[in-house]
Amino acid sequence: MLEIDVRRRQGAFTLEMGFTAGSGVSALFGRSGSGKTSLVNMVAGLARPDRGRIVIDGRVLFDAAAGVDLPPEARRVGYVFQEHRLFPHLSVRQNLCFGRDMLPAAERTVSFDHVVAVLGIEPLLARRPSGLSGGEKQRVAIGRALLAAPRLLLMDEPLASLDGGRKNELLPFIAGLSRQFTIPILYVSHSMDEVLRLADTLVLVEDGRVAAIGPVEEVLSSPRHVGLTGQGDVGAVLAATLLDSDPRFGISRLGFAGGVLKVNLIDRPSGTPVRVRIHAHDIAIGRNPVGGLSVRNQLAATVRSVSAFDDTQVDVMLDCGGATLWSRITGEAQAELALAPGQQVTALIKTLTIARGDVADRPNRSSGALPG
Ligand SMILES: Nc1ncnc2c1ncn2[C@@H]1O[C@H](COP(=O)(O)OP(=O)(O)OP(=O)(O)O)[C@@H](O)[C@H]1O
Repeated sequence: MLEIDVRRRQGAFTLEMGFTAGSGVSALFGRSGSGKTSLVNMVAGLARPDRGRIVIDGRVLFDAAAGVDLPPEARRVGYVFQEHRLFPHLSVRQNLCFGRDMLPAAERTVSFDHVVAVLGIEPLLARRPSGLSGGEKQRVAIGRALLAAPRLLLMDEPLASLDGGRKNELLPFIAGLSRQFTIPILYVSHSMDEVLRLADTLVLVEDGRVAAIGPVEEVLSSPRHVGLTGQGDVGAVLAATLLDSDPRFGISRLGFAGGVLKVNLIDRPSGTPVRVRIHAHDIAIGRNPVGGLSVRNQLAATVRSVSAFDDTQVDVMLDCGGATLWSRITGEAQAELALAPGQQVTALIKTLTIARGDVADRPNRSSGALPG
């Protein structure tokens, strides 16, 4: 477990953050300049907090009051940067072994063959970094960090320099790392798509502070965080499981707390845990179920709250079997429906509005982060 409680002033910017991150992937998400890289640099030992403590699994890396400040190489923290930072004059094999060779033999606990197999880099071992693709270089950089047997892996936008195809190639590798090597990961990202696909816990960073922390579904479904996530509209993120698919109609059925949701076909096996994002402007509300309609999803729900988004639009929070949904309707619709908390309604969602990019594999781990 990573315990952070730090303060640092750099120029006009003050960072003050306290939180605890457990197993799995904790995503640090926030606007440019909000302090994400500064924080991971402090954990890595590359920047010094003015005060506070950083502790991993009970081992104190930094404690200003006690005068503890371990150098980076003694922290047992792996760091994967945006750029791979491989040594150009060394082969892939030599690069992989670089950090590992510095460890006492007893601490070389991560198997070379296992890392090479998981990352699929066996065919690259004899080559030099200059001949590798961007995605291959990043896989080698991740392998090098893992082989140094870190207690925590820091990843600062490791996919930022890659194009869409390479990102998709690497995401599944990263998604599996935390589980396969039982290492907690602190992952800095600008991309909500990455957060949905990788993170167990979301740490929203705003102006040097932790604005929210919790399971991804919870944090993203809260209207208070919409501006911070930069999504532009309210939306819910549901935890669901793929029930089955019907290729004839291009439809998959997802089971979630509120029932069954039909979405665009997902090319995954039945039983796959997924996350699905549903935008508020894609949900209509009926007072009653409606017959003779092309809309495939009609979900029984209870109105929890009704709040003005602006002068003309209204956000309605719905409870659907314990899952939260958001619907944005016009002020005119609200004037007619007069929705109020406690009211039973039907949420209508077109299957086609839930695009492939809105459904991501759900990391199948328990969330391990607690507010600090
Ligand atoms: N060495 C420094 N001296 C003074 N100010 C700094 C220094 N390093 C960073 N800053 C400032 O601290 C703030 C946080 O920077 P940081 O790089 O941590 O943000 P970030 O969230 O990682 O941004 P991005 O997503 O763009 O990488 C910014 O305002 C930045 O200008």
